[in-house]
Amino acid sequence: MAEAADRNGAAERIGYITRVQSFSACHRLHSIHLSDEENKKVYGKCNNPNGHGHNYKAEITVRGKIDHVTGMVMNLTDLKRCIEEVIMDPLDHKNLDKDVPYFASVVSTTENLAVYIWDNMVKVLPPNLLYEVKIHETDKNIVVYRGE
Ligand SMILES: Nc1nc2c(c(=O)[nH]1)N=C([C@H](O)[C@H](O)COP(=O)(O)OP(=O)(O)OP(=O)(O)O)CN2
Ligand SMILES: [Zn+2]
Repeated sequence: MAEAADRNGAAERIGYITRVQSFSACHRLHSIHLSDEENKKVYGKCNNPNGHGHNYKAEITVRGKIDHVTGMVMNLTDLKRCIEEVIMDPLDHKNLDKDVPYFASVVSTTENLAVYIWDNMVKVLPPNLLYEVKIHETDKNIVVYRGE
């Protein structure tokens, strides 16, 4: 297999590293673009005005060159700090619809939550490193967003 070489002639290896973070939040599925009746029809029980909660699990994956000197794609301790800033501070133990301004006009589906996390992770990570945001809403419902 052909491998690119770095400036010292060493083979360039690409690695993927993931940090997992759990957080809890409540929400209600409700679109401002739909009538109350349409909202009920589309979202069913998830449109209940009292809302409901999830113990979400986010998996943040970065992809990049394994640095010949440090042996790392990036320091996982730095990734942990980024996750604190982007996920834990604004989202943990929050009402997504009421406490997070982004979701005042964007319905708080797990797809949109993944996009929100992606858009904010790219602002704090080194350029071109973020590969994937995966959110487990429940054990059975999982969403992946790769910035497309
Ligand atoms: N495409 C999406 N569909 C749904 C989303 C979503 O984010 N994207 N979210 C929900 C609700 O938030 C809901 O909490 C999930 O409901 P449900 O599937 O009923 O949840 P469970 O998997 O826990 O239910 P089981 O009864 O255990 O199957 C709905 N749809
Ligand atoms: Zn839900």
